[in-house]
Amino acid sequence: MPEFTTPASDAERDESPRRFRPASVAAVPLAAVGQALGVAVPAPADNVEITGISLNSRTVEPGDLYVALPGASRHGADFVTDAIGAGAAAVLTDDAGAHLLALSADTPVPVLVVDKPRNEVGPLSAMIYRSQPADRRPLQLFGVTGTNGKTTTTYFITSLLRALGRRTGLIGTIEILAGGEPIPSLLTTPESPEVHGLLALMHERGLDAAAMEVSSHAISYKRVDGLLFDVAGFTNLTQDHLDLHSTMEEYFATKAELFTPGRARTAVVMVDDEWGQRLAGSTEVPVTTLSTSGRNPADWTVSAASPRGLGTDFTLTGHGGATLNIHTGLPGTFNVANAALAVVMVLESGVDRAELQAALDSADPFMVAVPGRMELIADRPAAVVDFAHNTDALARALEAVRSPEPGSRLIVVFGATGQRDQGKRPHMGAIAARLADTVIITDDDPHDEDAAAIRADVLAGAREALDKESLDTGLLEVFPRDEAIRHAVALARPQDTILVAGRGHEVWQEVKGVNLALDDRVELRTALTARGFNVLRDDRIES
Ligand SMILES: CC(=O)N[C@H]1[C@@H](OP(=O)(O)OP(=O)(O)OC[C@H]2O[C@@H](n3ccc(=O)[nH]c3=O)[C@H](O)[C@@H]2O)O[C@H](CO)[C@@H](O)[C@@H]1O[C@H](C)C(=O)N[C@@H](C)C(=O)N[C@H](CCC(=O)O)C(=O)O
Ligand SMILES: Nc1ncnc2c1ncn2[C@@H]1O[C@H](COP(=O)(O)OP(=O)(O)OP(=O)(O)O)[C@@H](O)[C@H]1O
Repeated sequence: MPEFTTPASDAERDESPRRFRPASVAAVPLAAVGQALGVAVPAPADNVEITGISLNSRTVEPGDLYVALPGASRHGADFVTDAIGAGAAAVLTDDAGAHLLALSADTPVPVLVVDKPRNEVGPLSAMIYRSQPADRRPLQLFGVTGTNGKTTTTYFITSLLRALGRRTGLIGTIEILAGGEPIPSLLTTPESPEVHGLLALMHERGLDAAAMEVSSHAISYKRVDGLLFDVAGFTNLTQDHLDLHSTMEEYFATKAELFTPGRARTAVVMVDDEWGQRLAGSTEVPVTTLSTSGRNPADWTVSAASPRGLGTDFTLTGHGGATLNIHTGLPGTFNVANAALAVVMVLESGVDRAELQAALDSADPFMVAVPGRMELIADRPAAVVDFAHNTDALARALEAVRSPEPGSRLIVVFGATGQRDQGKRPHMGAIAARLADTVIITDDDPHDEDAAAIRADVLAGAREALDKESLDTGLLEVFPRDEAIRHAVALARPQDTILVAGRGHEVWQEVKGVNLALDDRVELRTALTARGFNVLRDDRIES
């Protein structure tokens, strides 16, 4: 199995926009593009041949349609000259873009103008890369959305489908697996030209399934338009991303968009929370429900959960008393939910239950290690790196790692991200103070915000949750992050547990526009080894 690679220096981060597409693309006449957009393309421009689509001038290749979108800082029309220099055959933009182009010298390629070009990018990408269901058959598409659990569930789906002998790709926060070398991700859900290009590429390479994370940003920014998910899954909804969606209602409405006819053929919805129940009750897509708590009626229910190793054995009972016996190797009851969701999504895709049980028994597919998700670095002291970066995830991660050993203390190291949902910071502080014995507050990704001010927000929540006496013993503010991790290791006794939360698999910390190489797993390993503690080896899914 490949080992993790860690960047050697701060300068190595490659954030260049990516381009993915199949090796062979049949040209689409610009007239057909115009027809799809409802825009007339006068001769002779209607003969221009389009062989690709790009939102960024830096990824344009000859024959592309360059889509010049309005952005947060610039308008894509500012980059039309670059795009044409790189070979763009035509430009699609909005009125503002057309106005900007009219101010410059003549644009030597056809320019099509629509009100909202972002709304057109998905369907156009599907048309240009021929990634529509009929064209990509037999490749089945699985999409997972929800606040927490998307990455883990997509890894579980991938691992289960592979255990069933299916050639399966993956698109998500950590990496893209498209039948070649793993590609580190820049976004959880890439822009639609990349998504459609990837699906066509996977199809060309003979893959027959793909599991994909769908972020709420992606739905808002129309990145999943033009896709039809064979099975769409919903994990849960808790507070996060309220910088993008101003209320939970809005956040929910965005997620619910995925579960509409034309976007999903079937839905599998976890109904453990009220949002899942609402979704299941309102979607017009054929829906299968799933519950881990047994409190809410559901088509499939988890029962008989009992610990085995670090993970859990459990039974899934459904239609007419049908059962499946499942083992997940990752700790935490939430990973029972993720594994159950993966199983039901695969069942709903048409796999026979007996065949699925055989794959679960022989390959133990949920023993897969998901990078930075409940990743065990050492077992004595227990040292875990986890991506929990919102209140609910942090609470569940802390509960999952708490050791029953008498006298064992739980030490948590975490911070909050800058420029994201500021309201969650004090809640995260309070949860840590309530559930851990020693709370070390440090930096996450401050981005452009003042890191000390972010720590102060978290600290304020933690202080409020604690009584005055415990303040001196259990609550520390330590920065930078690598020092905070070393500090946790220095405090740990063999019977203790350290949870380093918030950044999981990430290997870069972004501070005021500068990328610093920082991998929690490496820092933790190094500090534990320096103290003479044993560390465990890395494991990860193969590409
Ligand atoms: C907030 C947000 O989502 N912004 C997206 C948006 O960027 P923007 O509006 O700032 O673009 P801009 O920099 O002003 O540029 C305007 C236009 O000019 C183009 N351009 C720009 C420069 C150039 O040299 N050439 C060029 O053509 C750009 O491609 C863009 O279309 O449009 C860009 C391209 O279309 C996206 O890449 C970009 O995502 C950025 C990178 C991003 O970080 N998004 C995050 C917040 C995100 O989507 N995260 C979710 C997960 C969230 C979570 O769960 O935590 C995700 O799915 O990853
Ligand atoms: N089903 C779940 N319910 C609640 N918390 C979960 C669940 N699954 C995972 N978590 C917690 O959330 C963290 C992130 O998990 P994961 O990466 O699978 O979710 P995600 O939805 O992909 O997150 P993101 O959108 O931030 O990338 C985990 O490290 C764990 O602490």
